[in-house]
Order: sequence, then structure tokens, then C-alpha cells
Amino acid sequence: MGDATTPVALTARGLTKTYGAGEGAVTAVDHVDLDIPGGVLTAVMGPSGSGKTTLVHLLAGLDRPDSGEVWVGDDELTGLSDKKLAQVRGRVVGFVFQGFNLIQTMSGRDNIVLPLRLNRLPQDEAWLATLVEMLGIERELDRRPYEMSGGQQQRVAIARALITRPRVVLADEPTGNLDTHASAQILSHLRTSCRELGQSVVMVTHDPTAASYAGRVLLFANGRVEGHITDPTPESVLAGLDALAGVER
Ligand SMILES: Nc1ncnc2c1ncn2[C@@H]1O[C@H](COP(=O)(O)OP(=O)(O)OP(=O)(O)O)[C@@H](O)[C@H]1O
Repeated sequence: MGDATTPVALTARGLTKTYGAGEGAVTAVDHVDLDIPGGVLTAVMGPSGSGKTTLVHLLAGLDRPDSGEVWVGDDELTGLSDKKLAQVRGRVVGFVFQGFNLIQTMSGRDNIVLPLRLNRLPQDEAWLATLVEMLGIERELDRRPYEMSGGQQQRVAIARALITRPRVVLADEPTGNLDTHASAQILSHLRTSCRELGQSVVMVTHDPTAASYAGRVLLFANGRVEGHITDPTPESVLAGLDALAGVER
């Protein structure tokens, strides 16, 4: 089982993405260098519009940078053809979307194993059982998403992101729509999957309490990493965000 000493899971070098051109151009991600360790829950925090969603989409290979590189282990996502990227991404990266993105006509089980089918990977019943137990979603396996609460759907979405045993899971506001209790459960599960399963998770959040579950918080402003906090508390995260206000353009 992995722990915080596992090697770097994801690397970004010189990652840059600009939307638009001329006077209206916005550089959402601006020459970002990152080394995301394995076995650690990393939170990305920063002001609205600072480029957090763009960053995690680039890291997941869901979007292409203008320049720079993303490496997941030995696989360079940037520079692959679309077809090859889809293959590699399905194997090495999991993504938890803001709105869950579950398929309403499919059961929880079928939603969870869909990435295995799409990537022609073998079913692993033991791993599925481990995830189902960890996330407490036994009853959700035979239900459709519309029969589940938001928190249950989110846990199914997390199982779907973990089912291929990706090196990295990226999550955009995984607790955005959830109440305090459901948020705490999801965050505990994500932290457990890092600590006990050696997973690496990077999550965008606006919530200092959510960020305090992380081992490390990246402070993001103006498309750049402006600092980080190790072993964060809600108080140290708030202080870090206050300091960021000084560097916002
Ligand atoms: N598809 C797009 N086309 C043009 N501009 C975009 C696009 N997506 C994002 N932007 C701009 O890029 C900047 C960064 O946006 P992004 O969504 O990455 O920020 P964010 O930090 O995730 O914001 P929030 O916290 O509000 O979700 C913003 O100025 C936004 O307006």
C-alpha cells in the first residue's frame, strides 16, 4: 500500500493556456510547473477566475495546452494524438466532474465499470468490492442515478474515477453541491484512497474546511501557483487566501 513517500505521480512543466486573442486574451494558466506526489490529497485553491478548472482540465488531458508538458508517470499526455491520448487517459487519469456526469439510464454498477469497458480493461471484482465497501455504496449498485441523493451520486462518480486504478484522480469541486455531512464523508474517502491505496488526488475547492483534509494546498492566482501550504488547517488556508488577495491582478 502506498504512503506519502511514493514518487511523483504527475508533473507539469511550463504549462500555459490562453483563451482568445489580442486585447481580450486571458492567460488562464501561465507557465505552471508542478510535481504532484503519489499517495497525497492535494487541494487547489484560489480566487474565482484564477484558472483552477483550466489547470485540472489540462492536467487530465481533457484540454490541450498552448505550450508545456504534462507527464503522468512515464506517459506524456501532451504531444499524443487524440486517439492515443484517449487510450492513455482512460488508463492513467480519473476525473470527478462538478456535476457528477453519471449516465442516467445505467445502474450505479454499470456507471462505475464503464471506464473499464471503454478502455477494454478486464473486470476486477475484488477491486470493485473494495471501492464499494470504502465508499459505502452497496445499495447504489442496482439503482439509477436519479434514484440516488447527490452525495450517493458523487460517491458512485468517485468509484468510477478510481475503478481503472489511475495514477491520478482530478476532481473539480467534488463537494460543491453537498451538505456538510456528505462533504466530510466524501473528503474522508478521498483522503483514505490516497493514504491507504497510494492514490494521488488533486481537487479544486473553494472551501477552506474541505482543503484542510488535504496533505497539501496549492494557492493559485492569475494562472500561477503563488504558494503552498503543507498539513493545512482551515485557519492556515484562510490566511493563505488572504495573502493571495495581495497578488491578484
Ligand atoms: N472556454 C473559455 N473561453 C474563454 N475564456 C475562458 C474559457 N474558460 C475559461 N475562461 C477564462 O479563463 C479564466 C480562468 O477560468 P477558470 O474557469 O479556469 O477559473 P477558475 O479559477 O476555475 O474559476 P471559478 O473558481 O470561478 O470556477 C477566466 O478568466 C475565464 O473567464
